[in-house]
Amino acid sequence: MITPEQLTAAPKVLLHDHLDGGLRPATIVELAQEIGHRLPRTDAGELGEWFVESADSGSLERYLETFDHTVAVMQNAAAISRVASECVQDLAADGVVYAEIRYAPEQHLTAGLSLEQVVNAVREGFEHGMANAERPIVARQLLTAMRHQARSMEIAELSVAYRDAGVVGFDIAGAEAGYPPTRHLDAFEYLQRENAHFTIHAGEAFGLPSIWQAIQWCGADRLGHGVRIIDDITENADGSVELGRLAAYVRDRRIPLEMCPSSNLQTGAAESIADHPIGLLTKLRFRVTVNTDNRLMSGTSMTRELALLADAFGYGLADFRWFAINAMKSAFVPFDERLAIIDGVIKPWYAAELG
Ligand SMILES: O=c1[nH]cnc2c1ncn2[C@H]1C[C@H](O)[C@@H](CO)O1
Ligand SMILES: [Zn+2]
Repeated sequence: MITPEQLTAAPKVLLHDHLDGGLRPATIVELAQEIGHRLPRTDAGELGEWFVESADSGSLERYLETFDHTVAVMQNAAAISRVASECVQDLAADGVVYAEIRYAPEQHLTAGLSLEQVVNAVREGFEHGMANAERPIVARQLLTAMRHQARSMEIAELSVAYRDAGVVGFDIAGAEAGYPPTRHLDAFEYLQRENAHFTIHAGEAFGLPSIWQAIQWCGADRLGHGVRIIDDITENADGSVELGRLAAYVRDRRIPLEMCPSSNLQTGAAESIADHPIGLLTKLRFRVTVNTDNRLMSGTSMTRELALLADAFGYGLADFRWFAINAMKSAFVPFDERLAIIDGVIKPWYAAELG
C-alpha cells in the first residue's frame, strides 16, 4: 500500500496545467478586492467550492465560463507574477519536479499590458516561485492561443521569440466544437518551420476528426486530453482489442496523451474515473501522462489525480514511475534536461522506494 506521504513525495511530472485554472481562492479574493472585481463569493473557502460546483457542469462551454473570474484578476504584472509564483510553489509542495504551465497571453491585455509584458510577468513569477519553493522544481511556460479567436499566428511568433526565455511551446485551447485545429494551420506550419514544439487540445469535447487533424494536418507533438482516441479502439467480447488506423498511429508514433481525469468528469468527456479511457490506454501502453488541467476548477492536485487512479485501477508506485517517465520523455525542454531529471531525480527516488 502506498501511504499518502509517499504519494506526495513521489516525483511527479506535469505537462498540462493552466495558470488561470490554478489560482489559490484566497489570492483571487485579495486580487479582486484590489481592482474592484465582483466575485460570486467573497469567502475564500466558499469561492473554492463555487469554482468546483460551477465547473461541474457536464459541458466544456459552461466549464470555461468560470475562467472569467480568474482571468479578470490577472490583468496587471504584479498580480500575474504573484499567481505564477504561487502556482510553482504549490506544485513543488505537491511533489511536482517538472511542470509546463500554460495560459493565453491574449486574455491578459484588458488593463493595458502588452503580450510581451504578460510573458515577462509570468517569467518573473516562475523564477520567484522556483527560488522560493520548498522542493526543487523546474517550471516552464506554454503559450496558448484561444481557438475561437484569430491571434494564433501572433502567439506562435511570441512563443518562438521567448523560446530561450522560459517558453518551451505553444498550444490552442477553448471550446473545441466548431473550432477545428486546422483553423490555425498557418500558425502550426510556422512553428514547424521554426523547429518549435506544440500541443493541441483535441479529442476532449469533440471526437476523432479533431485528433486526426491535430496530428495529420497540424503536426502536433502531443495531444491535450486526446481521450476520444478510445472511439478508434474496439474491445471484442473475447477480451481482444483492435486498434483503428488512427489509434494505431498514435500508439506507434508514441504520441503523448496529456490525460486529465477529473477535468474530463466535469466536462462530460468521461463518466467516472473507473470508466475513464486512461485505464485501457495505459493497459495498451499508449504514451499516457497524468495531469491536473485546472486545479482550482477540479479541486485537485497531481497527488489527488494519482490517488483517484490508484483507487480505480489498483495502480502502484511502478505505474506512477511509468507515468512520470512517460511525461518527462514527452516534455518540451531539450533532451539533456529531460534526461537529467529522469536519471537524477525520478529514477533514484523510485529505486530507493521500490528496492
Ligand atoms: O480543458 C480545457 N479545454 C479547453 N480549454 C481549456 C481547458 N482548460 C482551460 N481551458 C481554457 C480556459 C483558459 O482561460 C485558457 C487558457 O489557459 O484555456
Ligand atoms: Zn486544458
